[in-house]
Amino acid sequence: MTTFKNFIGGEWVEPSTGDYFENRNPADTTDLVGRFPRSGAEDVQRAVESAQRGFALWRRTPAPARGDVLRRVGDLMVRRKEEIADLMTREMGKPLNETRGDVQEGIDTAFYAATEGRRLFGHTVPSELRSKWAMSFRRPVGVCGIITPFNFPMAIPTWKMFPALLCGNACVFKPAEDVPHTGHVLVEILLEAGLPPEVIQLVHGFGETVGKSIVEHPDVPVISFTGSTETGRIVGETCGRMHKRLSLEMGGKNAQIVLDDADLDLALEGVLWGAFGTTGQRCTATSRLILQKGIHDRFLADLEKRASALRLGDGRKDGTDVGPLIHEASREKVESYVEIGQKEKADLVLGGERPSGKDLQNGHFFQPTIFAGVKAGSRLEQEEIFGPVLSVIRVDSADEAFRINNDVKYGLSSSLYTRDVNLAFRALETLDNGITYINAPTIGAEAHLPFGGVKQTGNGHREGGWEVYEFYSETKVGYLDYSGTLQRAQIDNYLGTPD
Ligand SMILES: NC(=O)C1=CN([C@@H]2O[C@H](COP(=O)(O)OP(=O)(O)OC[C@H]3O[C@@H](n4cnc5c(N)ncnc54)[C@H](OP(=O)(O)O)[C@@H]3O)[C@@H](O)[C@H]2O)C=CC1
Ligand SMILES: O=C(O)CCC(=O)C(=O)O
Repeated sequence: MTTFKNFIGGEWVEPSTGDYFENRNPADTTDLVGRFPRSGAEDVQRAVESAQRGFALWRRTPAPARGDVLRRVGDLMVRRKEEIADLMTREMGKPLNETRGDVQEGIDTAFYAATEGRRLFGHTVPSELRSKWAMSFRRPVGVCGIITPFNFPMAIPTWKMFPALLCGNACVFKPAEDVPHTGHVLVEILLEAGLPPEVIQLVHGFGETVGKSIVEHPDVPVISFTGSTETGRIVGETCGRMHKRLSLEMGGKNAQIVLDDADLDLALEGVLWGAFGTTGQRCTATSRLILQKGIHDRFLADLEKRASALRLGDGRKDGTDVGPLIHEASREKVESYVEIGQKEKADLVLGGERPSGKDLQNGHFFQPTIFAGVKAGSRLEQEEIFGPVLSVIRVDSADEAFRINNDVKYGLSSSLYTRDVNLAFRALETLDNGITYINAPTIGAEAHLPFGGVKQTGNGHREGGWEVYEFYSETKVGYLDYSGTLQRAQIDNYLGTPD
């Protein structure tokens, strides 16, 4: 069993508190992954001071050279992909094919960031005046606080840190306490790739202490947070009061809509993956399935059959389809929603219990669960559960489906299965989500397009794509006048006097 350290001030150090927490495998809690620092405010203070020094150096490193570091990061991740996937599954639970995908997302983000080092575009535009240049360009902002959730231990930190670093910022990184090992390896890789040590700080610990201290630190002008809407609201209040730049990526209640004309086999594959992949612990997970009346009964019967065949187990073992939930509190939350569903008189057609298998007793497993006859507006239909629970809603028409899709407080992802191209385009316009998939599940974002949602899913910023580079940089405008005169007259009269 290994005891891990923080990375602060350019070296691996013990926490000032002298305290550690245990990280255990959610598929088998007798398996101790390691002990990680339970850091305090003093560690954050040292990390921010060091990051400021790192920032002073890094901001002066040319952007293409910063991009080269990130390209090497991508190369190293390719080399260590299997190892990282394995350790991620051990600490987080999702099966190896999914953790490989998580690492791949980090690799894609690294290579995409590397190319941005040679773009990071500003604009050069014609000036209103003669002999004058007018342009905009991008500058870094400062020390960025990076606070991430447990469900994508590699992808989400890379979505945040790689663009932040490419833009010339320094980062103070606090991974979720449930997945500190993946965070540790990511920092190892950044250092091995040649990132100057003080540009990255890793402070392990709990949200209420380490996360809060980062958010409240006056010398951290940028916070990027992904997590629950409840925690995001707290973070947002502080950042608003302190006038910080903040990116929030929060909850979802995503729907897959299947219309009567859909390719049903395709839609079935989509919902199985969208609802039960990552044990439903994706912000983009399909937690509502909206079925049009003509195909409702047939589709539900097929879904029940397929979902009941999914194999729960240790994600590191061959043949496992669905891993455990991240911890006991998540399992209890899922159970509480099963109770809520029953009280709301929804029809429990599958699951709803802890599995009985002998080899599943040491993990936080829960059966894939399906409720049918769920009413629009009920708690089951409205609230984020973050577990393997799917609510099925029957509708008469596409318009009713669209209305129900939109009638929740979240707006991350949606999916429509239809063969009607006109309806597909109408859905793209009508559905109130940051991302809409046509004939594909609610999951599967790509690194070079903006990722994020509307309403209470976020605050208008996006991860990924070009948009994230705007978040991590300031636009500055430069004017250069070589006329040698103060061109006042031309301000009053654009035509000015002829040369
Ligand atoms: N829209 C999006 O892109 C995504 C959204 N999510 C959302 O994340 C949630 C699940 O992730 P989960 O990890 O449980 O989310 P949490 O909100 O519990 O935690 C997210 C991070 O915030 C930290 N934190 C907790 N309290 C505070 C605080 N007071 N101040 C600062 N930081 C704090 C946590 O620390 P600690 O280590 O103690 O947990 C963790 O690192 C779901 O709601 C899901 O929808 C997930 C992925 C993507
Ligand atoms: O499924 C995706 O597209 C990405 C999902 C994700 O990042 C998340 O759920 O946290």
